[in-house]
Amino acid sequence: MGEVLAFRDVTLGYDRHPAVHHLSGIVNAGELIAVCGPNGAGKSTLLKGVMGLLPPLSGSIARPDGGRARIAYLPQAAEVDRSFPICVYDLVALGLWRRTGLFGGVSRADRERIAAAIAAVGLEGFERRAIGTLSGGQMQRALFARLLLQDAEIILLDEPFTALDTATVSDLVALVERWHGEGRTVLAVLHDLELVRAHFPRTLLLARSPVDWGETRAVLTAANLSKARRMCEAWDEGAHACQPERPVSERAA
Ligand SMILES: Nc1ncnc2c1ncn2[C@@H]1O[C@H](COP(=O)(O)OP(=O)(O)OP(=O)(O)O)[C@@H](O)[C@H]1O
Repeated sequence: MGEVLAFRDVTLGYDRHPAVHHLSGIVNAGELIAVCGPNGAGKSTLLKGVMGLLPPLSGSIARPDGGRARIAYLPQAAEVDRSFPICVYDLVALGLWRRTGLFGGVSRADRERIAAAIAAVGLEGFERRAIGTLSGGQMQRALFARLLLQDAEIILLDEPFTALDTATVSDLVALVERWHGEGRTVLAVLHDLELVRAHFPRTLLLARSPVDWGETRAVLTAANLSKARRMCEAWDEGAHACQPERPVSERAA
């Protein structure tokens, strides 16, 4: 299994202000990685950088395959526009657009794939429901069905289990484990550390800069978690890219 992502001293941010600072590391094909850290640690920013939605301020995010790998991205629920007038079936079918094209026809085999994806997330009977009428958990199931059809090599999930009940979390975690078993690479932003310890072999702990990255049980230690909290609390929001970070307490008056 080779590298699918290489972070080389990458800094990502907004208006020259870094949100993720000096991250280096390799993601190998088939890894299942949790991205953890306090609020504002830069986790969503990192996924946007991997997706190519946010160009690095410095450094690079390389895909050794030259960027040909298919990447799927599930943003945070709050970023998904549910007022869009589309039903569950059509939302899930969008997962096929790379193959069919936006206006391409859907074959009988495609219809079977769509039905299988809807069944796999337990949404049979909801096909014609407008997505605006779904509960949060049903909507997340529909989005996972779309991911199933995307057939991506790298899957990025931003807080995929937030505000979901235990049964929904356990069904969706099973899908993530299925992707892992199929050799896909999954990076998921997660706050539930017990869930991470139970299901994610590797973890990147971020606090604007990386705190630690490796085997989950070695990364999610009390010492690392308190270091991450301290680093986020001390972060200077006004810092500019590639300036050394300074704790707020040391800033000149
Ligand atoms: N579009 C934006 N424009 C300017 N600043 C932004 C933007 N998006 C995020 N930020 C800032 O970047 C920093 C990192 O935010 P990010 O959303 O990546 O953190 P996070 O770790 O995902 O947080 P959370 O756990 O709260 O979702 C924060 O200070 C945030 O205010």
